Amino acid sequence: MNLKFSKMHGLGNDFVVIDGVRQTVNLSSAQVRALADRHFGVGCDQLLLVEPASQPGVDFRYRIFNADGGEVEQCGNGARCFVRFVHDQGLTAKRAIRVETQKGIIEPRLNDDGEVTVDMGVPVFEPDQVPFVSPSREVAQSLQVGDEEVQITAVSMGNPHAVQVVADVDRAPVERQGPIIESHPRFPKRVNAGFMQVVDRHSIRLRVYERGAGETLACGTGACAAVVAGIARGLLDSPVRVETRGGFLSIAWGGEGTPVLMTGPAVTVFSGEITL
Ligand SMILES: N[C@H](CCC[C@H](N)C(=O)O)C(=O)O
Repeated sequence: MNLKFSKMHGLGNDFVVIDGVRQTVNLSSAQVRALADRHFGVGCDQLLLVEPASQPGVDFRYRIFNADGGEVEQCGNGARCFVRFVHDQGLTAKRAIRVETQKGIIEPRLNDDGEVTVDMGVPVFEPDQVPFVSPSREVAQSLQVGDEEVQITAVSMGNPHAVQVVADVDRAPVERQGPIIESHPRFPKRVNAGFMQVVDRHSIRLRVYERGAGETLACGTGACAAVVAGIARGLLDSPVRVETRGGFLSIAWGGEGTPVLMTGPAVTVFSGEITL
């Protein structure tokens, strides 16, 4: 199978983006892993597949696969690249589109300044919906991580996140705690582990050990999850500037029951063709 693709990134969180509208694409988990491999394949944190919409009132379907081959519910940095891809590839003339994901509909929009704003939907704290095994609905809960006990906020942006507050992200135990939290038994679908440093009420620094990909230079849904966790814990006020290792995102949230708006860049690095 010959596959045309674009290599893109959102703040260094990088993607192989494939047009599944004008080419027939059926990838196994093993083929996704091979494409994502940074030595034997193209290399990426996630693979994004563009498909025709499967329901009225929506422009496209958006499927997301982590580098480990697993299909997941949502990808924020990918959503910004998605709308730039379908626009630049001539798959739509719209600058604002409605996109169906595994867990709901998101609305990315190309702004005149070249950045992209995405309505990422309404965050969910209900433990059963994250999913997170928890007897309590407290916004901050204890989690045993190896021989350490940490306070986390569990929240879904369509995909699951466990966010903790640290004094200094540069010294956060991302490599040590990340893999343990990612596969913690209290997260039945595994989880993305966020480490957030509160700089002031309108800015944070963030690192994320991503489910199925390891630490990435930026995580869009992770930035959304960290901001809503910080606001819910009374530490932040909207809007919040999020500094990631790959650059800056702006996140706005009006509070419970309202959607999260994320704004940031989306870059095409090159296009290519691969034979699988
Ligand atoms: N690793 C995530 C998917 C990619 C999310 C991230 N790259 C983003 O920008 O939101 C998960 O398993 O839920």
